[in-house]
Amino acid sequence: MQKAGGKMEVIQMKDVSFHYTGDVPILENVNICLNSGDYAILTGENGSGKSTFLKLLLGELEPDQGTVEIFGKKIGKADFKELKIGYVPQNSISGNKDFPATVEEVMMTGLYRPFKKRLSRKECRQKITVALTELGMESFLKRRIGELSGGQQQRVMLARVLAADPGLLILDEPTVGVDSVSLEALAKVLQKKNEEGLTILMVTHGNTKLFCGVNRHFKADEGGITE
Ligand SMILES: Nc1ncnc2c1ncn2[C@@H]1O[C@H](COP(=O)(O)OP(=O)(O)OP(=O)(O)O)[C@@H](O)[C@H]1O
Repeated sequence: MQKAGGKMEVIQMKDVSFHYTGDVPILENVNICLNSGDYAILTGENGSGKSTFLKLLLGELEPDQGTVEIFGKKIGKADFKELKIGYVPQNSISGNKDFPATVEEVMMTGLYRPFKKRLSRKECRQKITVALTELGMESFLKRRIGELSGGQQQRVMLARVLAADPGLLILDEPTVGVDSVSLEALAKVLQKKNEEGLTILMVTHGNTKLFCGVNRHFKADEGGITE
């Protein structure tokens, strides 16, 4: 939905409640609206419901009550690429040193469907090079992803979704296993992308002061998510 000032609602969560088993609600009556161009972070203690919130957002869990919409649409997993949602899960590769793919191959999988028109190999290579260079990972193109450090893998996984030019970027704990130099590089890339118009939602335990340009800060606590 278009708002005043050319802003659009990107994420709309209305009166969402959720519990796993038993009577204890994890989230109760959560109301959140993120607009285009927002750069939001979500912080909170372990077990406060941050991952559950993301799973509800991404359609992996169904709320007990309430509605979740992204770009005005209730989403299922299949809609991710159509809606240009870039999602970087937590530690998606780590623990599997033998994962049988190079950085280049992992990057290619990110470009598989997001564009209606199929990209040529040359266009794919260009997008991959630009995204890896932005994250300082261009020299790792031919390396096996499983042989990279946790922080390097995180940077590749971020480059992978950025190469597909998303309209919404969702990151789950991108700071885990990332050293302070890489963290600064990561923070700079996110700020630049946000300034170029990308809407970002990031769950983080990291030093939030590093992330310049953040305009929304949500906190998960005792069943609620407050701003
Ligand atoms: N599949 C599940 N079944 C039952 N309870 C669960 C399940 N997943 C999470 N929980 C519980 O829900 C609560 C919220 O968990 P969640 O993973 O959303 O927290 P979090 O804020 O992401 O934590 P962390 O910072 O440790 O990643 C916790 O009490 C957890 O034990």
